[in-house]
This record gives sequence, structure tokens and C-alpha cells, in this order.
Amino acid sequence: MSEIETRIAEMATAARAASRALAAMPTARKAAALKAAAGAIRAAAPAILAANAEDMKAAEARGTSGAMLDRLRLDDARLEGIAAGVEAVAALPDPVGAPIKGWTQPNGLKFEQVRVPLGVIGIIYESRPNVTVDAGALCLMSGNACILRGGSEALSTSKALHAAFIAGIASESLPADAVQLVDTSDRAAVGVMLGAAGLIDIIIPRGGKGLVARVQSEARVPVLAHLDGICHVYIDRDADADKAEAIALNAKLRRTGICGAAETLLIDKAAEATGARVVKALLDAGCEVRGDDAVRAIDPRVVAADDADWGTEYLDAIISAKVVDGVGGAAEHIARHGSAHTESIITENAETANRFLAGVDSAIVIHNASTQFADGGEFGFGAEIGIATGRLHARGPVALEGLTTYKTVVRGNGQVRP
Ligand SMILES: NC(=O)C1=CN([C@@H]2O[C@H](COP(=O)(O)OP(=O)(O)OC[C@H]3O[C@@H](n4cnc5c(N)ncnc54)[C@H](OP(=O)(O)O)[C@@H]3O)[C@@H](O)[C@H]2O)C=CC1
Ligand SMILES: N[C@@H](CCC(=O)OP(=O)(O)O)C(=O)O
Repeated sequence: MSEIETRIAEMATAARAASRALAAMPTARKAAALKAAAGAIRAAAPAILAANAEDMKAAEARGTSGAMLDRLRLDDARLEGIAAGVEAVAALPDPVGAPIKGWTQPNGLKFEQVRVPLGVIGIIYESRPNVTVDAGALCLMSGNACILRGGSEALSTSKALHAAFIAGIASESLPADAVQLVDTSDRAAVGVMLGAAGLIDIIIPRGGKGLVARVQSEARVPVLAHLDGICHVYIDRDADADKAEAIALNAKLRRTGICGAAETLLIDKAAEATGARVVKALLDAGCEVRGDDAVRAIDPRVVAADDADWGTEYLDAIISAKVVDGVGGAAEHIARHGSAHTESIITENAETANRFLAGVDSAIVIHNASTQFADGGEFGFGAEIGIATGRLHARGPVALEGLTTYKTVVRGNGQVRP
């Protein structure tokens, strides 16, 4: 066994023991531990911000882009948001033991399905420091132990946040092994986690194309994918032009670096005037538009899109744009090029909206609102692990319930099977 394999195996064994303790832990104890963790994060603010300044300096020296630096950066307000998020999770209903459904068979056997934790969760994520704490808090409250492998650019920040978090939970006598951090930027750790069948129950990869490729070729542990967001806004012939403009601009430009940012604008061929207005508004706002021939005819500032553009997640002020044949054409394009994350239709026609909402099989489908609502906080979940883009039990923003599975409790009074 390599050193890293040994290390991950040790971490997973300790996590398993912690997960057993957590699975049976009363809600009040978990909530108290999370409140203590929030306090410990606030108390450690100077050390956490100093660690973040180190990460930022190194990232700037490497020439990291503005959107990525923004994702990495912490300040007092963001740190307070992280601590408040932990308290918000502590106040949420405990999913463990919550009944899902119950029924009685003719022989008198009573069945009840109740939520149980997933067990030991491995999370591989990008360099957004809040994820270290959000994921730790959500896993703990849902009775799971976790092994966190964050982005290498944020390693110092993650270590400082993690140290404060576990000091907080340990002060309430919870096992520190409940939330462990892989403290190396060596990508070998990712490979070992993906192959740790039997040690880790489920892997949540949260990231883009590089991570996708590795997960697809190496994962032996079940995967709850949180992958790239090639999100679409479709402007229908019955769109309200004001809504279309406001929503498209927000979906693309509110924050270009997040996975819920729109990457492609689809324009109904019968929505020529509204489509032209939106394309011009995007260009005027400083967004590069890469269009097909029909979109290029709208404005000379539109540059030519090539085939690769339809599958590209720019995470920048760039959008691809294409004219399609109605809602059917939009659904077809999304099925071919999307990543099953989030898609929005702009229309005043309820029937067309319903065709889109039913016909597009992405984790989140939206009518007349921005794709940037793809977020656990915006869904009312308190926080999120991320947006699940796969086909397992949880899709879209994953929070407490998404981190559980269920078991069936059967109550009899002596029945035997004939
Ligand atoms: N669906 C969702 O919830 C979310 C999706 N995303 C997506 O994440 C992407 C942006 O983040 P970005 O930083 O580029 O994500 P990356 O996929 O580059 O990195 C994410 C994590 O995966 C690791 N990783 C990436 N490639 C490999 C590899 N080949 N082998 C081992 N480990 C690897 C990184 O490690 P290292 O630090 O070593 O690079 C990092 O820990 C976008 O595509 C965005 O849509 C982002 C947030 C949420
Ligand atoms: N869902 C969250 C952000 C998730 C996300 O995309 O993060 P990242 O790609 O790390 O910037 C939000 O909408 O704010």
C-alpha cells in the first residue's frame, strides 16, 4: 500500500466509527456541536483570514483568473456568512429517523420507511472555502461522517476552517473524526478515494471536466455527481421581452463563475425581436456572444460559434447563442449538449412552459426565472453540498435529505411466511 492509500484507509476507518456514533446521536447534541463550531469559526477569524491571504497570494502569483480569485477570497462578511450557515443547518429539522411512508399488509405486518444516513461520504470539491464548512455541517447534521478533499488552491484556508470546526464539535464531545480533511494537494488522494470501495460509502465529486473524466474512469465507489453546469436559457415566441432581458442578463452575468450561470442562450425562431433585444443587451453589458449564422445576423459584434461552443462551460462573460425551432428544438439541443444541471424557459404561455418543464430532463427546470437560483440557500435548504447532476436519489441542490437513504422497519405480532 502506498503512503496515501494507508492514510485514506486510516481516515475511513476512523470515519466509520464516528459515523456509527453520529447515526444514533440525538438531534440536540448535533445541533449544540454545530453551534459550537460556528462560535469556534468566529473566534478563529484572524487565523482563517491569514490562511486565506496566503492562498490568495499564491493564486495571484500563478495568474489565477478574476472569477476564480473571487471564489477563493474570504473577508469578514463572507466568514460571518459561513458561521451563520452552520447555525442555520443546526436549526433545520433532523432528517435521521424521519418517516417517509408507512403501510400495513393484509397479514397485519406494519411497514415504515425511515431516513438513515448514507454512512461515510467522500467529497471532492473545488477551491471555494465555504464548501469545507457547509459540507461538514450538512454531513454531521444528517448523521454522516465525511472525508473532505478540497481544491488545492484553497488548502491553507480549508485547513484553518477545518481546525476551527472540529475544535468546536470536540468541545461538545463529538468525535473529531466525524469531519476529516485530506491535508495534501496530491491528486493521488482523489484516485484512492474513488477506489475506496467498502471504506467510503459514496463519493460526491463537485467540479468540472477534469474531475468528471477521472471519476468516470476510476470510480469504484458509488458516485453522487455534482458536475459541470452547461445551463441554458430558452426564449420562447410567447416570452415577455422585459422578463427575457432581465432574466438572461442575470442568468449569465450575475456571477459568471458559478455552475448555475447560463452558458447558452436558445432563441425561438419565432421570437426574433425579443431575441435580438436580449443579444444586444448582453453585448452592451460587456458579454461576448458566440452565435450561429442567425444570431450573427442580429449584430456585427456577435462572433461565430463553432461546434465546441455548445458544450463549453465558459464560467466567464461569454455566452453561446443559437436560434432553434420552438420548445421542441430547445429541448433537443439541451438533451444533446447540456449537462443535466439547470435550464430555464421564458414564456407567458403556460402550455409551452409545461412542455419544457416536462420534456427537459435536467436536475432543475425553471419557468420565467434565472438559472442562478440553482442553490440550496435559494431553495430554502439552509446550505448545500452542491447541485447534483447525476441520476441517483438526489438531484439539484443537495442538503440534509439528499444525504440520507432509508431503511424499512417491519413490525409484526408473530407472522410467519406461508
Ligand atoms: N454541480 C455543482 O454543484 C458544482 C459544480 N462546479 C463545477 O466545478 C467547475 C469549476 O471548478 P474547478 O476548480 O475548475 O473544478 P475542478 O474540477 O478543476 O476541481 C474540483 C476538484 O477536483 C479535483 N480534480 C480536478 N481534476 C482532477 C483530476 N484529473 N484528478 C484528480 N483530482 C482532480 C481538484 O483538485 P485540484 O485542486 O488538484 O485541482 C478539485 O479538488 C465548473 O465546471 C463548475 O460548474 C462547481 C461548483 C458546484
Ligand atoms: N450554488 C452556489 C454556488 C455553487 C458554485 O457554482 O460554486 P463554484 O463553481 O465553486 O463557484 C450559488 O449559486 O451561489
